[in-house]
Amino acid sequence: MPRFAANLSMLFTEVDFTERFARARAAGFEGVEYLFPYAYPSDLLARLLNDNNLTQVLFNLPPGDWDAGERGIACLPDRVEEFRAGVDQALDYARALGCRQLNCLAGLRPATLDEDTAWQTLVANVDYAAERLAAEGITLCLEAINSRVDMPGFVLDTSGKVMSVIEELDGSNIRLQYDLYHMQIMEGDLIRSLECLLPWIGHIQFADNPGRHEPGTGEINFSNVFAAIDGMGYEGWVGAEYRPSAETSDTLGWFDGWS
Ligand SMILES: O=C(O)C(=O)[C@@H](O)CO
Ligand SMILES: [Mg+2]
Repeated sequence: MPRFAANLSMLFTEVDFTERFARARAAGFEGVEYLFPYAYPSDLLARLLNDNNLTQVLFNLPPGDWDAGERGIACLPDRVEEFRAGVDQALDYARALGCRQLNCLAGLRPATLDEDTAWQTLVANVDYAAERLAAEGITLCLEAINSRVDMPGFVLDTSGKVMSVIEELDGSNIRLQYDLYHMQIMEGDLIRSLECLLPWIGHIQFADNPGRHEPGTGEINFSNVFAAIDGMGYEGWVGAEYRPSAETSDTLGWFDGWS
């Protein structure tokens, strides 16, 4: 049965961030993920996980200046030092939170940066991060994010591009983060793709499309997709990363039967 995690950057935003852990547990989740832990002391987050008997499933490496629109710095040649410092910071949090997977955001390619340099920088940074994480038994995820609607210019916008990085590096702890929402926009054919890519998938996330709301608000047949994920023996977590169209507790109908 898929193990579902609540994404606390998107779910339960009716309450303060630190209160969302208890809400997630009360709703039946056993794991949580969120964008970034860095605004909070790691001991506070560790206590919230422990008090609510929750697993920290995933968070992202530092992304650069998120509020200014940056979406990762891994492809930027003039930010390599900052990227490496971010790996240190993320590892400190991962140790404190017992988190076994970190996601590396590739970043947006500026018009002034040529594709080849962006790609070589990305591959070198991923190689560095994967090696650092491997020493601690942690997996590095690379998420493919749609460049049609949400992140124009995002360097890794297809599962094929993520697979190219994985193949180029041959890193045993590098995995694809397969977000059903982004992949529905860019590629479709979700169940067949999941089956083909399964050995390389480290983490799955979902939202319906269009709108990025809860299952049932768009075009994806989630009963079938979740049943397929269950049937193919996927052993990782599945993160509910959607914008609730109503009070979060009123959007959890999809969870019935899986919790
Ligand atoms: O936007 C998404 O999709 C995400 O998963 C963010 O957490 C960025 O990785
Ligand atoms: Mg995602």
